[in-house]
Amino acid sequence: MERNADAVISTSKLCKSYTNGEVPQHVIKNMDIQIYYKDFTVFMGASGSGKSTLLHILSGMDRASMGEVYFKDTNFSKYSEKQLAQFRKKNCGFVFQQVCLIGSMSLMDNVLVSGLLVEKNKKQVAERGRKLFAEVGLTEKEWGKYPSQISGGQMGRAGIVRALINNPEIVFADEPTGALDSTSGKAVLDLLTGFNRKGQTTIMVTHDLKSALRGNRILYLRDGRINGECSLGAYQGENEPGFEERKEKLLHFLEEMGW
Ligand SMILES: Nc1ncnc2c1ncn2[C@@H]1O[C@H](COP(=O)(O)OP(=O)(O)OP(=O)(O)O)[C@@H](O)[C@H]1O
Repeated sequence: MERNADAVISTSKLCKSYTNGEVPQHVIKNMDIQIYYKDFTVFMGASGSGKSTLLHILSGMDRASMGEVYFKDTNFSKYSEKQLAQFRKKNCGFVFQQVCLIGSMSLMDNVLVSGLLVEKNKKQVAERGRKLFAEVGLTEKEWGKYPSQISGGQMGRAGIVRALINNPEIVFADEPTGALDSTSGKAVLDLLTGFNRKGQTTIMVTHDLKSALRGNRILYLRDGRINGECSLGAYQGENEPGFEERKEKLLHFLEEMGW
């Protein structure tokens, strides 16, 4: 396959089917897509259109049924489970709707567990963890607490630290604000936007317009195919000039897509 040098991930004739009983369900159909370095790519689409399935395949959490998935020049679609796990640990950070921290460990220890999967030097991982906690606005007093002692918003922030601890090439976020109130959701989006501005390639699945507005490239899925694409440019903030036009453009695109 001819690879686009600007693409950090690319797929060729990607297919994913599930067999529920006798009948196979084709969830991703012959998809060729590129995800570009430093982009904030957003997948939107109706429920069941294949967004999460696609995210899982691009991040090596799930396997394609057919076709190829490349990370830079490496085709990882044929990796063994062990190789895939290694690939994920090293290159992918995950932000989920439910953060799912280990209840018997402090926030910092939760982050260390992820960090030490890749980097053996505990001092270095802890140092990076402290820096990231500071960047997401959690103090030492807060990151010393157990998950049951913190708010949902703080949990969301800790989830971002955990996603970034291994300095991943790509952050994958699946409905990251889905379990949060609007203030905490905005804080998580601000963090994702901030890290993306500093060069963090980000891919997010969302149903939410406010979240989607953070992306610079919106891909709309329908029935396992990319039905359309909208380019928005970099997000500047909702009080900045151009925000209303950005919103109008996205709404118009989504209307065309039948959202
Ligand atoms: N592990 C699985 N086994 C069988 N079918 C599955 C599995 N995972 C997903 N599906 C089916 O694949 C289709 C696409 O699911 P997927 O979760 O990717 O959609 P989605 O666009 O992310 O939906 P939503 O917005 O509701 O989360 C759905 O019909 C779903 O039921």
